Amino acid sequence: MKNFSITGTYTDLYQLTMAQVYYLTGKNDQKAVFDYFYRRHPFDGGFTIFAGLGTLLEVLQDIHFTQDDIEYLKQNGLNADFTDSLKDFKFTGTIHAVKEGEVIFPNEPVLRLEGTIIEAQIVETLLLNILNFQSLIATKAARIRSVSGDKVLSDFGLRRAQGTGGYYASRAAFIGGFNSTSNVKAAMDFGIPAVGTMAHAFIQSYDDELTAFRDFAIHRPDNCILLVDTYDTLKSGVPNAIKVAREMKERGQNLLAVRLDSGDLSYLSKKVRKMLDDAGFHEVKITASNQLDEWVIKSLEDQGAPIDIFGIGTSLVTGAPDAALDGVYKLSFSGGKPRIKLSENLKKLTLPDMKQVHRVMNDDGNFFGADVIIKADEQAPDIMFHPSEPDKSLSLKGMKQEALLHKVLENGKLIATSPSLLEVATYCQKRLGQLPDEHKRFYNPHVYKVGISDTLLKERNELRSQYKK
Ligand SMILES: Nc1ncnc2c1ncn2[C@@H]1O[C@H](COP(=O)(O)OP(=O)(O)OP(=O)(O)O)[C@@H](O)[C@H]1O
Ligand SMILES: O=P(O)(O)OC[C@H]1O[C@H](OP(=O)(O)OP(=O)(O)O)[C@H](O)[C@@H]1O
Ligand SMILES: O=C(O)c1cccnc1
Repeated sequence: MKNFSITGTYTDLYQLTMAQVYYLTGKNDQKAVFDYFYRRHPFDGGFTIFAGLGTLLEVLQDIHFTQDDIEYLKQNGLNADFTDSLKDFKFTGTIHAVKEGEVIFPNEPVLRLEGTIIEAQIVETLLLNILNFQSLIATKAARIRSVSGDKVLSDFGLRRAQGTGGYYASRAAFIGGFNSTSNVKAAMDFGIPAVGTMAHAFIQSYDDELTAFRDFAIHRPDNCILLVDTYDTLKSGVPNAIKVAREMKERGQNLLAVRLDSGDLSYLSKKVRKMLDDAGFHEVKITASNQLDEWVIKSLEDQGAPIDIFGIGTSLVTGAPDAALDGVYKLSFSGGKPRIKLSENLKKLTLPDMKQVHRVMNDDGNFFGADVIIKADEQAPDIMFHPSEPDKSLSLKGMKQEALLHKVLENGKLIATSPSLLEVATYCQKRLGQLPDEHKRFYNPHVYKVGISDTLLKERNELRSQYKK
């Protein structure tokens, strides 16, 4: 088995068989435009976080077919002239996207890719794979952050992630508001603070808990966190941790925290806080883990549990209980013409042509609660229409509108340095702060309106009638 890396074969076969036909029928240079959007918020929530753009742009700048890829495709029946042409394959397209970390809503194009039909088709799968997954996890992370105030959130998920997806889950979790990760490779590659406590195995491997704590404290005096629930949290774990904290103090060191990993985390954290405070260790923090998610953390916060640091694994990195974000990539323009995909279901009718998205803003700088999809060359409209119930409209007269799609890649090249992951994460929290609370609640969040301009509505309806004939 070779070390896994993304090359041109990181795609679905049908992209290549379609590309082969474009190639053999002389459509090499035909231009196409695709939109990336999704249809439903994950977790029955009221918002989604756009994540993965930085990863996507890096991959697109490097995408190529190796000699092995080309041989494999040839041996599997693809045309030799076409596969040979892939030797020179590079992504040369142009991308407009919302900023990474942006708060986004269903059915609005949050990325527009312009390129040759061949390259646009070949990169579809990897684009969806990257954006859907990271956006799902960043959204989960943002939900967890939203109930955690300014408490420390650490990603502990790699061991439970769907394979190597855990690597990108850690990146996305940081975007959504996590502070750190136990995943060393992600920490190293993405510049996320790496953190860690200790496992039960470490304590079990000793004949007694106290010696295990002592050895750990001697060799890891900075950031020392002791796991206190292996035998008996209140009778053994915490008293031993306090002994070690005293010994550390004598050496001029500080125990950073204890970790609870089972039992009633509210009851135990209150007892532990009192024991630490009574011993004079007000600064020693309490970490908690064990199948945490936004619901459990919200409940622990409501119970007033004095937990300072939450370690979250499975539910974060798998996006539980939702397995995937339903993001799609739809053709909107090709061969010099706007294109449409019809559907019996008006909601699934695609929007043709090159588009832009405007966010309507309140004077106080917060989101008004509506985005309008317009044609790329259109001015800010005065009115928007419901895309599938066109008798519903909303006046936008005199309201501030902010264009969300910005050019990030031109002819395959970055047009500016990408923001750092910290800048993306900061942007995400800023935008969530501008989103009114009613869209952030977990139960029946208020629906954010996404409308279309009159011009776009007319173009879509004309095209629809044409194709229906
Ligand atoms: N006070 C609390 N309020 C709400 N949820 C809690 C509270 N304390 C713990 N939980 C959550 O309840 C679940 C407890 O799971 P479980 O019954 O497996 O407990 P456990 O302590 O891990 O059991 P075990 O002793 O088998 O390890 C976890 O998801 C945990 O995060
Ligand atoms: O949110 P979660 O999915 O619960 O992820 C974190 C869990 O992973 C570890 O358990 P594990 O039993 O794997 O190892 P341990 O022996 O260190 O507890 C850790 O102790 C947490 O309980
Ligand atoms: O550092 C920890 O405590 C840790 C890391 C990964 C999973 N569970 C716990």
